[in-house]
Amino acid sequence: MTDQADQKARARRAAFARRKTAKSIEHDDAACGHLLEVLRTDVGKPVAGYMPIRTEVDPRPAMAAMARTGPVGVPVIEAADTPLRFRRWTPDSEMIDGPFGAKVPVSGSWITPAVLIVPLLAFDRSGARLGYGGGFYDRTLALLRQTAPALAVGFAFSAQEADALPTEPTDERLDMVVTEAGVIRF
Ligand SMILES: Nc1nc2c(c(=O)[nH]1)N(C=O)[C@@H](CNc1ccc(C(=O)N[C@@H](CCC(=O)O)C(=O)O)cc1)CN2
Ligand SMILES: Nc1ncnc2c1ncn2[C@@H]1O[C@H](COP(=O)(O)OP(=O)(O)OP(=O)(O)O)[C@@H](O)[C@H]1O
Repeated sequence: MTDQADQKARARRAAFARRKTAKSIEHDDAACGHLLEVLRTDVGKPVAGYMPIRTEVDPRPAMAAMARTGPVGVPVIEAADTPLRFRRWTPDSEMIDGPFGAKVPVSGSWITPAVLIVPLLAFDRSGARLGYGGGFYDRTLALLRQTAPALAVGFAFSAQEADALPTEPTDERLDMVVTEAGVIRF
């Protein structure tokens, strides 16, 4: 393993533990409230949410609210080492288990998001993000940003903030992070 990868693995382990401690319904609710304040600016634009796994903060209440006024999608993995695609989602969508345990819609059209609610393990004050290590969001944001601006909104508990994270040239930066404590813009 390279030093960089080793540092990332270490930072991941620490972040998993902090996220588990921070997980609560109260924090989920407060974070969704702040998320909706941020998304109000982009009402009607296609938004990518996600189906929470493990101890991730749950964005579904905010996604359900957004789905009343515009298209909302969730990530679908088509293959390793490829960008994610986003399939249209509403609270009534029929879902099946996708790879890594996240639910995906059984059917539906594909959307190209202008705003992405991005799950993460850790973030820092420069907008760097650490995920599970698949590189999916990096590849996806890089592709989307080739043709149009894509607003990356990290969604997390405040305890997931880390000191300067190790980064690689392929890491795509977050534009902001929303937590139960409020909004951090970079
Ligand atoms: N809710 C949610 N959906 C998502 C993502 C996500 O981070 N959260 N993704 C974001 O990319 C994609 C799924 N990618 C994933 C990639 C790897 C693992 C994972 O758990 N990998 C290892 C653990 C890695 C580690 O411990 O360091 C495993 O299988 O145990 C999970 C999701 C698309 N959907
Ligand atoms: N745009 C890209 N093109 C090619 N490879 C990439 C790209 N972005 C990331 N990768 C590769 O993916 C690997 C994993 O990236 P990284 O550790 O940043 O994942 P992550 O952001 O934690 O995961 P995820 O986005 O799936 O939650 C990197 O080592 C990198 O080589």
